[in-house]
This record gives sequence, structure tokens and C-alpha cells, in this order.
Amino acid sequence: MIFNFQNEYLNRQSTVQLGITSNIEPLAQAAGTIKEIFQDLQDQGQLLQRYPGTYKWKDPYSDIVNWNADLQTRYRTAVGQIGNEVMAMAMHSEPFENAFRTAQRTQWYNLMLLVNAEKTSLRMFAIARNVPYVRGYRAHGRNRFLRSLGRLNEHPLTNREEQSVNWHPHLIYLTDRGQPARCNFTPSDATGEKEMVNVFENRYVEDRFRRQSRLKNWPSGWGYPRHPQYAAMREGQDANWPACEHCGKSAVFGEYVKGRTVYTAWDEQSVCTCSKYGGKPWELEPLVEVYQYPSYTGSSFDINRGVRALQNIPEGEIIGEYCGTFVPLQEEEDTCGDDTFLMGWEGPSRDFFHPDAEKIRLLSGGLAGNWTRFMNHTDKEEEVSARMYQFPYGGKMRIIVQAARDIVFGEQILTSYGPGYFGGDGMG
Ligand SMILES: C[S@@+](CC[C@H](N)C(=O)[O-])C[C@H]1O[C@@H](n2cnc3c(N)ncnc32)[C@H](O)[C@@H]1O
Repeated sequence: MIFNFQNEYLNRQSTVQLGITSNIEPLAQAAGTIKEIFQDLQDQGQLLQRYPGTYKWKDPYSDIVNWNADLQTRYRTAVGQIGNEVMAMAMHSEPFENAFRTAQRTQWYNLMLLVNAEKTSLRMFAIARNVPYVRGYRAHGRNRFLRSLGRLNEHPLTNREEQSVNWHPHLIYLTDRGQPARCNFTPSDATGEKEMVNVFENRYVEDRFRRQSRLKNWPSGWGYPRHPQYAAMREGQDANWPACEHCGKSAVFGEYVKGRTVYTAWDEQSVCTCSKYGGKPWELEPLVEVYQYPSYTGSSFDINRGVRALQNIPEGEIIGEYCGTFVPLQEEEDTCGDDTFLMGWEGPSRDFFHPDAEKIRLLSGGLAGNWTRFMNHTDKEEEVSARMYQFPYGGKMRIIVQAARDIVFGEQILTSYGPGYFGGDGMG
């Protein structure tokens, strides 16, 4: 078991050929610590985001005057391997700091091999989550040992970006040169390149739909326009349908139609009031990074961003929601000028997986969306690691992203856009 996992992990390291076949267990242990490091930085970053006034990162250098010669040598050697910037970042995660202080020689050696292999991802992760490594290091700037290691560069993001309300770690990607870069989108030549925005809920502006005439296939029981996420029940369907996957209650808010009567369901006893997926979105973000993979076309002008897992994700886990802006079907051209991030949105039907289910909206993840928009497509069924489907969840209809099989740390998360996409028909 450990052996397989370890092989799998090492096979995916493109930057370093480790070539180690002995000491299997310590290496597996080191791989476990790497995952804990990412998780810890993520957790602390989220706490900071949530409680900016009160949450304080632990100062890893608070006792630096007491570091003995062995610790100093260990630190200095590590700086020689991964640089003092990444070392300062890693020290802000408790699992790494503990290993630094307590690991046996071989354990430490193995951990540093893997940290070295992951150092560009670790660096971007720490930058994007505002780990205050510069502040932490500089607070002890007078310390003779730290001074001997040299100065630290400024945090690469400006204050504006760090403090912006729209700021989110998944709005930067790791380039093939190991540097962070902003995620931008060019909907059309006329609009030019625009910075992407991260959203946790879909955007719906009713006026935009009012300007368009009612579609022929618009559901007969629905008024026009209406928010497409509050799916109405139709005559003959059972009262609990569509039910929230999490709590089992009806996911319908607002009116529903039975016979000729329109009923209103807004009652906490019978209607799902879960927050998204029964938890808070900030608690549920999986550890992933937006990562530049080799371009599909072979041209260096085509930047191919994809999603790389930074944790193991078990099969079946719901890992996100494809979010974006609702776009009328007729407006595809005007608004996006580009169908790269367009997803088809189906009307109410009993079977959302039905190939003939009718699209009544589009959802565009281009300018406003989240990390799920960067998942690339594969035609090979066995390569699909995440699936997207429209389903009622947490009180609303959503496009859910679910792990289709076990996903291991370091692999690219691939999905299937469905048969229409590369024919220019949008996803789904
Ligand atoms: C939803 S986006 C995925 C993120 C995209 N790679 C990026 O950098 O923004 C879809 C686009 O990615 C590219 N793409 C994704 N999977 C592909 C594949 N299997 N073959 C070729 N191009 C692909 C195509 O350009 C497609 O229009």
C-alpha cells in the first residue's frame, strides 16, 4: 500500500528525479508531511481571511537566540537547497517547523528532497494565501544568524492585491517558469484582456433576461424570467423532489405548481436551508492550484492552465461548484465573444443526465467564476477524475463537481466537457 502510493507520488514529480528505492517508509512519511504542510498553510490562511483582526500566525523564529549549532546548520543547509524565501515560507507551517526541530537525519533528508521537488508550488501557495513570511523573518532582522543568511525579497504581491475584496488564491496560476501570474481572460479583441474574479455563488441579473423574449422551450409552469437555480416542482413529481443531497429536504424555494395552483414553499421545516454543501464554502475549498501545463497546440502563445491537486481526494467527494454568470441563450455572442467557459444550463426535468435535456440558459465562468473553470478536458474515460453535473444541492440547483475516482496529490484533475464542447456548443 505504502509502496504503491510512494511510487505514484514520485512518478508525478517532473522537476526532480529522486530515484530512491530504499527507506520506503520514511519517504512515505515525508510525502505525508508535505501534504500536511499544504493543509496547514491553507487552514491558517483561511483563519486569517476569516478573522483578520484576531488571528495571528505563530512566529517560527521566536526562540531563535536559543537555536543550537545543529539547528543552525540544518537551517543553513536547507536555505542552500531551497533558498531562504521558500524556507521562511515553509517554517510558517507547523508540520514543517516540527520536523525541522525534531526529525531524525534521514527523515529530514527525505522531507527536504520532497520539499525541493515541490518548492515552486509551495512558494506560490504561500504567496497566494498571504503567509506573512516576510514580516516573520524581518521581525528578527537583527538576529546575527538570520542576518548571515541574507535579506528576504519583498512579498511579490502588492498590498492592493493582498487586500482586495475580490482577491482569491485561485486567481493566480503557477507558470512553467515557477512564477505566480494573474489569471486573465480575453473575451474578445474589443474587450481586451480582463482580470478574472472569484465567486462562490452564481451571478444572475434579471434585467438581462427581461430584455430577451421567452424561449420556446421555457418550462410551462414557470413565470418569465425567473432565477434558474430555484427549480420548480412540476405536477406529478413527488413533493420532496428535487431533494438536497445533503439533508434530503426539498431544494425548492419560491413557488411551485400543482395543477393550476401556484404554491409557495419558504418554510424551514420542509425546505432545505443548508449552506453550500452543508458547510461554509471557505471550509470546503479543496487544496488545488491553478498550474500551467504544456500547451495543447504546441504554441508557446497558448497558455494552458489546468488544475493540480495538492491533496488526496477520495472518490465521490464533492469538491466544488462550477460557478459563473447566467447568460441568456441568445446572448452568447455579445457577452462572451468566446465560448471557452460556457456551460449549458438545463431546464427542470426529472432526469438531468438525459442527453435530450433542453438548455434554457448558459452559465459563463469566464470573467466571474472559480478554480473549477480551469479543469481541462479528456476524451479518455479512464482519465476523467472529476465529473460535473447539474443537481439540487444546499437549497439550490447547482453544477456540482465530484471526484470520479480517488485523486492523488500532484495529479492534474481532468473532466469531460461532454460531446458538444469542441464542436462549439458549450460544456455540458
Ligand atoms: C474551461 S477552459 C480550461 C482552462 C484552459 N486550459 C485555460 O487555460 O483557461 C477550456 C479550454 O481549455 C482548452 N482545453 C481543455 N482541454 C483540452 C483538450 N483536451 N484538448 C485541447 N484543448 C483543451 C481549450 O482551449 C478549451 O477551450
